[in-house]
Amino acid sequence: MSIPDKQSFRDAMACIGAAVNIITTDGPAGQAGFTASAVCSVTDSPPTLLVCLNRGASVWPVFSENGTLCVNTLSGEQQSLSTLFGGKTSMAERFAAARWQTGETGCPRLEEALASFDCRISQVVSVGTHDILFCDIVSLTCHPAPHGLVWFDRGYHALMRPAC
Ligand SMILES: NC(=O)C1=CN([C@@H]2O[C@H](COP(=O)(O)OP(=O)(O)OC[C@H]3O[C@@H](n4cnc5c(N)ncnc54)[C@H](O)[C@@H]3O)[C@@H](O)[C@H]2O)C=CC1
Ligand SMILES: Cc1cc2nc3c(=O)[nH]c(=O)nc-3n(C[C@H](O)[C@H](O)[C@H](O)COP(=O)(O)O)c2cc1C
Repeated sequence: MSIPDKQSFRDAMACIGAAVNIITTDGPAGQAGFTASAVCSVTDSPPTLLVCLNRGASVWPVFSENGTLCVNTLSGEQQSLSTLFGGKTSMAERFAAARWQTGETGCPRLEEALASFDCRISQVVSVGTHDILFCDIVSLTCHPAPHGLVWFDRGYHALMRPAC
């Protein structure tokens, strides 16, 4: 049996809806941020997330040296940030488009994100083109925005919170 090709894999992955996150960092190597859907909860004891980052991305050396990051999960109202942080724009332009606070680790925390997880990178595992960044959560915040945001079938979809 042959291994599925890259395009078939991507086509299958496009069928899986995922939250959209802006991953930020700041520190000795400077400030950077990128859009990521490859974010997953690992364990709640200790609270840990993973983020998959392509080693070919322009931001990779910055995250690698800083060793800290903040996962900011976008609300439906923040969709335009995803395109901006998805590449081909300067860091100054990306960060100028929103309001930020500084987390405990020094990473930018996006105001009014659905959730923000301020983290220290505890372990890095390289698989193929990507680094899996295991992240210890130092602090978190949540915001009751009315809509969530999902990347599904190569497009954005806003999700309404159920009425309480
Ligand atoms: N994990 C990643 O690195 C992801 C990268 N992207 C990038 O964003 C752009 C737009 O993506 P789509 O419109 O969804 O179309 P697409 O056809 O490039 O990707 C479809 C799906 O395949 C997966 N995927 C794409 N590139 C991947 C990669 N290099 N490694 C592992 N999984 C990957 C993702 O789940 C993505 O939603 C592309 O350049 C894509 O490479 C998007 C989602 C995840
Ligand atoms: C919806 C969406 C999800 C993405 N998810 C990831 C991801 O999980 N991991 C990743 O390395 N890149 C992901 N990317 C691509 C990065 O955002 C992009 O490569 C990054 O901004 C760096 O671009 P640059 O090298 O032009 O600066 C995603 C892009 C989009 C639009």
